[in-house]
Amino acid sequence: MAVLNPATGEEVGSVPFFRAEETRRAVEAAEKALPAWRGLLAKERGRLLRRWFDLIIENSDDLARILTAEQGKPHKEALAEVVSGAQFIEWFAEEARRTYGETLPPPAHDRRVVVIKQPIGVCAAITPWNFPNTIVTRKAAAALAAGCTMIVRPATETPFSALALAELAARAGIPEGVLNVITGHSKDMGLELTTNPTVRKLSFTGSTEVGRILMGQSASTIKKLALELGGNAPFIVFDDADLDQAVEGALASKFRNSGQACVGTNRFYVHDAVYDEFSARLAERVKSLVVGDGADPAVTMGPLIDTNAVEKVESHIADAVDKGARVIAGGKRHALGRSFFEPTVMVDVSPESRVSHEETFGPLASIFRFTDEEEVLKAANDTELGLAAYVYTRDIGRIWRMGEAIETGMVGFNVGLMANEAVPFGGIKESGIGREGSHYGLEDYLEVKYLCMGGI
Ligand SMILES: NC(=O)c1ccc[n+]([C@@H]2O[C@H](COP(=O)([O-])OP(=O)(O)OC[C@H]3O[C@@H](n4cnc5c(N)ncnc54)[C@H](O)[C@@H]3O)[C@@H](O)[C@H]2O)c1
Ligand SMILES: O=C[C@H](O)CS(=O)(=O)O
Repeated sequence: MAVLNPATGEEVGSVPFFRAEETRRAVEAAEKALPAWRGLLAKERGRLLRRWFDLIIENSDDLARILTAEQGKPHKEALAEVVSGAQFIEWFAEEARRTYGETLPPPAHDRRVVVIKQPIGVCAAITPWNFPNTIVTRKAAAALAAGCTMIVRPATETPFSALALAELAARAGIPEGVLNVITGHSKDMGLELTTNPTVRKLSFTGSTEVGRILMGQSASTIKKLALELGGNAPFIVFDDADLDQAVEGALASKFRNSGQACVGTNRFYVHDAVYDEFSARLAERVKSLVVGDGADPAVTMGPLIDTNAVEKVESHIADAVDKGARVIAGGKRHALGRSFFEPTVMVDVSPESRVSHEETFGPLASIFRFTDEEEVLKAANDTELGLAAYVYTRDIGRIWRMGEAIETGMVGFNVGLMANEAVPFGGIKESGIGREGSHYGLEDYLEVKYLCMGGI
C-alpha cells in the first residue's frame, strides 16, 4: 500500500496491505508475549519504557521528518508532536510503579479486604492520521506500563510514524510481541480487533462515526473501550478578555496542523464589545502564516491531508456565506494547488450554518457574535460533542461558572493549547469515553480485583 506525501504527491514508501489473518497473527503474538511482560517488575517495565523514551528523543528529528513527509505538518510542529509523544512514554515509565492497590475496612471481624490492580491483558489501538506519533505513544505507553501488550493499527495515510516508534521500542529492548504494529485493510482489521475474544480492550481515536461502528462491533465480546472522538470546540472571548492573549490562543487552537486537530477550535464566540477588534486582529495575524511544504523550515502551515478535506472546508465556507457570513481573510484553495488551502477567517456567521454543528477539521475560523453569558453558554453546549472548550476572561466568578457549566471534558482558560502527558485528556457526550495521560490514563489499562480473606 503506497503512502503519499500530501505536499508533493510523491510516494514516501509502501507498507504491507494485511487483512484479518495477519491481524489474528498479531493478536496471537501479543497473547504469547503477555505472561512474561506482565510478569516483569513494574520498575523493570519502567526502565525499558525510559530507554524507549531516550531513543525517541535521540532520533526526534528523523521521526519529525517521517511525520511531515506522510502527514504534511510543518517540521517544527512535527518535532513538537514527537517530543510531546515521547513525554507520554517518560510519564508512564515513572507511573508504572504506582499501580497501587489498597486494603479496605473489613465488613466483619473474621474478614479482611484487599484490592489489587492487574493489567487488562491484550489491548488494541486504532489511531488517526492527524497526530500519528503522539496518539500512538499515549496509548501504547500507558498499556505497556500497566503490563498489557498491544496491537496498533495506524491510519492508512500515516503508518510510518507508528512503524518507526515500534522499531525504536525493539531497539530499547522491549520484547517481541509486546508492541505490534499492523498495516492494511482498516475494516477487516477493525472487525478482527473488535471481535477477537483475546483482545480485552480497544482504544480508538478518530471520528465519532467510526467510533460508533467500533463500539458496536466490540459488544459481542464485551470489550473495555477508550474512545477519543470528534470535537466541536467553542472558543469564547468575553469583553474583559486580554485580546493579545486571545488572538494568539486562537491562532494556536485553530490553525495548528492546518486546523486538523480534534481539540482545535471549531466555533469562535466573541462578545459584541470586542467582536470587530478581535476579528480584525485575528485576520491580520492569520495573513502572516506561511503556507507550503512542511519540510521547508520557513513554512508555518502545511497542506490538508487530502482534497476531500479541502472540499469540506469549501462547503462550510459556501454554506456560511449563503447564510450571510463574510470572508475577511483567505477563503479559497491556495495557489500551490493540491490540498493546500488559504488560512481563512469568516465573520457574521449565522448559528444556522453547518459549521456550528459540523467539525470543519480545516484552517477555517468561523466567528459568531454574542451579548451575554447565558446566551453564549447555551450556544456552546448546543452540540452532541463535548471534547474541549476555550474561554478568555479575567473574571474569576465567570471562570468558575463557565468551567462548571460547559459540557466538555476539558476547558482551557486564557490558553489555546492544553494537552500534555500529565492531564486527563478526553471528552464527554459523543466525543468519547475514558481518559489518556495522567494517572487516569494508567487506570484505564488496569482491572480492579477484590480479594476477600475469610476465617481470620
Ligand atoms: N478525540 C481525540 O483525541 C481525537 C484525536 C485525533 C482525531 N480525532 C478525530 O478523528 C477524526 C479525523 O481523523 P480520521 O479521519 O483518521 O478519523 P477516522 O475515524 O476516519 O479514522 C480513524 C482511524 O480509524 C480507521 N478506520 C476508519 N474506518 C474504520 C472501520 N470501519 N473499522 C476500523 N477502522 C477504521 C482509519 O483508517 C484510521 O486509522 C476527526 O473527527 C477528529 O476529531 C479525535
Ligand atoms: O487531535 C487531537 C490530538 O489529540 C492533538 S493534541 O492532543 O492536542 O496534541
